[in-house]
Amino acid sequence: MAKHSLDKDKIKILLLEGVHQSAVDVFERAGYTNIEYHKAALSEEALLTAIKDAHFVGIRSRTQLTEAVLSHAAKIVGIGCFCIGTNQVNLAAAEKLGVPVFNAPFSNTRSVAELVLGEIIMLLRGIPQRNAKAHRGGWLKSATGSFEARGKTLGVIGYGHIGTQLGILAETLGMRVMFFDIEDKLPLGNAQQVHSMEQLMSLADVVSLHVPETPQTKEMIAHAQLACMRKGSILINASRGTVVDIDALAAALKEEHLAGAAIDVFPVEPKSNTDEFVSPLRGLDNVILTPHIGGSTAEAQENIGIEVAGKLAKYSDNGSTMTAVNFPEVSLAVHSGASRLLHIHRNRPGILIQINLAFAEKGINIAAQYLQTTADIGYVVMDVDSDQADQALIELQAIEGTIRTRLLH
Ligand SMILES: NC(=O)c1ccc[n+]([C@@H]2O[C@H](COP(=O)([O-])OP(=O)(O)OC[C@H]3O[C@@H](n4cnc5c(N)ncnc54)[C@H](O)[C@@H]3O)[C@@H](O)[C@H]2O)c1
Ligand SMILES: O=C(O)CC[C@@H](O)C(=O)O
Repeated sequence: MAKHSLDKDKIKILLLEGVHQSAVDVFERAGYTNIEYHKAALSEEALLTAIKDAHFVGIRSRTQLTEAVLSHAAKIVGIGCFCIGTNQVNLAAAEKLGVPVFNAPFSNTRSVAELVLGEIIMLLRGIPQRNAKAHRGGWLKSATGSFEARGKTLGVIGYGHIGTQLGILAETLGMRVMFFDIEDKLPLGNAQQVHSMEQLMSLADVVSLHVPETPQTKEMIAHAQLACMRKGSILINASRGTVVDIDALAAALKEEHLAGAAIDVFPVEPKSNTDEFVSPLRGLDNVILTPHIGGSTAEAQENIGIEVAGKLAKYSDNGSTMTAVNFPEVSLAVHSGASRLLHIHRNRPGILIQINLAFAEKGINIAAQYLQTTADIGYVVMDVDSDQADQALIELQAIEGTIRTRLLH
């Protein structure tokens, strides 16, 4: 009988940033009990220590898994981002190491869309400044600068999972929805695609940003773009802090070019709830500042925990990599009555032939074989007779270009 590569209770799962208990439950139900759980992000030094012997790491948006950090993770097998964004992980470095990265692309999208909808109504009514004044003992009973959402134009930049849901919700309030996206998108409801971002910004009463962090979206909203916005309009950013030039936004608000803003994400965010939040937007009463909680609802966090932990456990148990963001995607059946081997290699011609020749020479029977590649790496999964699994693993490890191999439970 073949030896397992590692007993489940030896597989260390490091969970950071208070991911939901549902994640722990999923791992435990799947037999993974060696879980190190932290309620907050770790300091860089503590992270390097904790990650050293971890096989799986689960993070949210605060933990930076840079190439340097990953180089300390000698045993790492898979990474779970318990959120949508994966920009906090060096995906290319993880891929080169043969480590798939998973996320939860949908679970918190409704939560973000609902928050933004609420902010649209609050900002159009000038509530943040009236609320702030009342807290200071003032009384601003006036209709000046207060508007209904009905009939106003919402401009959505990034018409993906969140942008589309927001558009539908806004239409139920009677708003007119326009969007800009680098891709041609099917407009939902009565939304209209506009092919210039600046044009969209000049037409909208409210502009809401829902793009990912990429080199192209870095400070895509700066002085010039803010100048295109209508006087008295509103900007909402619940995407990533790098998308907006925050000093330019502060200036546009102070000059009263914009009537208000709601900002959930910042170029620099505090590492923990006890660190000070520093921003040029502090003290501006017409700005709703929230601490990156667009997706932080009980429903979203529970679903994210189940989804991402489920993907990591599945990869560990049977090698499936469906929806991995940096890795060849393979959906695999359960391997009963056989042992499963995973082989991750640099993508070059002839690897599969080398494997099959090596196995043929040793008389190793392959019951099933799958291959999927990206430009840089290849992922081969093979089921073999269990009494030949140890030999098969030795053969795989000897293949030139091998990044890593695993023999599954
Ligand atoms: N504040 C929060 O708590 C929170 C929660 C969830 C997601 N987010 C952020 O929101 C982002 C969007 O989430 P989503 O689920 O809608 O993502 P998505 O991938 O479904 O949609 C993103 C859309 O942006 C478009 N896009 C990409 N680059 C663009 C560009 N340069 N200009 C215009 N459009 C561009 C894409 O084509 C796509 O349609 C995430 O990447 C994440 O960073 C924040
Ligand atoms: O939970 C988080 O830390 C990040 C949430 C959000 O920005 C996401 O990318 O899903």
